[in-house]
Amino acid sequence: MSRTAYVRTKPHLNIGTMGHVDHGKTTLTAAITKVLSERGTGTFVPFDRIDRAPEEARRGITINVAHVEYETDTRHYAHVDMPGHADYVKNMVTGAAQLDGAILVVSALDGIMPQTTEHVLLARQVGVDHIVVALNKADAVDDGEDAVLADLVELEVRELLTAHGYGGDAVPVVRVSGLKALEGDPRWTGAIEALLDAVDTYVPMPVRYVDAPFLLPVENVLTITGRGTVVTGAVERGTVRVGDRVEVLGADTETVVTGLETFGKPMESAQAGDNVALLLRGVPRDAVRRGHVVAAPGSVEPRRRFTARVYVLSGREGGRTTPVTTGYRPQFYVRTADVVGDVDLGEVAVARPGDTVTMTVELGRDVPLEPGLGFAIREGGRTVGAGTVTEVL
Ligand SMILES: Nc1nc2c(ncn2[C@@H]2O[C@H](COP(=O)(O)OP(=O)(O)OP(=O)(O)O)[C@@H](O)[C@H]2O)c(=O)[nH]1
Ligand SMILES: [Mg+2]
Repeated sequence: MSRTAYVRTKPHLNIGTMGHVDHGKTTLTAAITKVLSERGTGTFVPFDRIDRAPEEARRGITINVAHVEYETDTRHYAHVDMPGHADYVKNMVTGAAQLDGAILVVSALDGIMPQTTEHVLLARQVGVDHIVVALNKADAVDDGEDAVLADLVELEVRELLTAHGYGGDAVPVVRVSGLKALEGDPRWTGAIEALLDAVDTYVPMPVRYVDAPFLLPVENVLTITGRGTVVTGAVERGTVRVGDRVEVLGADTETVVTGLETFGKPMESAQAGDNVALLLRGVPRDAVRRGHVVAAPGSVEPRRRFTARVYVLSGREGGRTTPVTTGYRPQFYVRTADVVGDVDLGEVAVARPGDTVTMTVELGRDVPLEPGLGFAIREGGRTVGAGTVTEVL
């Protein structure tokens, strides 16, 4: 049975929901798909279908099912719903690295919570330049004194965004109720429309480097019985076609792309920004892992030593309460990879929480590095720093 091919009729962007646990990200994601399915430009994805594990995907070489796709009048979006729980910040780092914009979900009932702040910080670090705020659960703070609460939360969120360089006064803050919109309440489905309009207009179409050599950080690896190994992720730059030779950095192997899909639809070529699944010829499933990079052969050279500017999070931001010194050995999250690294602070020797410092890092293994690349530093399940590569050594 042949499946309908992907037709590129509108510009494609990657967005996602982030924010504190239980503030309503998944409910809102389901509500967006419901509103757009009623408009005829998307397929409704119910709440309990959004968090499914990739292994459950049965049809085609489908991509990570934490992503949903939909269209507005002007754009095609891939939307990733990021978990709020602190343990999942790792997924947030990999998800967010590919976002052109983000919807920060804040419960109007609870206001800013620790992961609200952490996600804003990480988004800034991994290069998410535009945030739209969904002030969710607005149905629960609809009248009297409660309405004042929503105003206060809105002020607080704008301040937080300004503090992290997002120009909080200009950021659209839309009061929504994912829950009521899912129930079909017209007032709140209208609020979802307003949120989508804000995303359409406030998040600009990013520059796509489609002419650069192809590069895709591997987010997930799946096996399709009888067809082979599939890797999924967002194309960081360049273009790839069925039949192209590619190199899998990390697996140290070269192969040919024998199939390409986006959201279950076959495509002849994929380009920077597309969320895709690549079928790789003759690569054993256990040879490829999340964190590996698929690239045009010879286009990138993996390295392990670099200098970086790093911001060490303060205790108040969920970071360390004690200083970092030379010899410190945390985990570095670079693109989708998670690698241990040795920190050398040179003459400065000590970095206190809240400081911005220059450091030299030696990673435990080679990864493709380049100046300007952002990364996060984590230790014992929490984010303790965020940085940018300044020079590859
Ligand atoms: N009153 C009200 N409750 C809501 C709304 N949106 C979500 N909830 C409730 O809030 C709870 C959490 O919703 P989720 O959508 O699972 O929240 P989440 O942010 O995805 O949570 P994690 O993925 O665990 O971080 C559920 O009980 C929802 O029914 C809303 O707009 N109004
Ligand atoms: Mg959720």
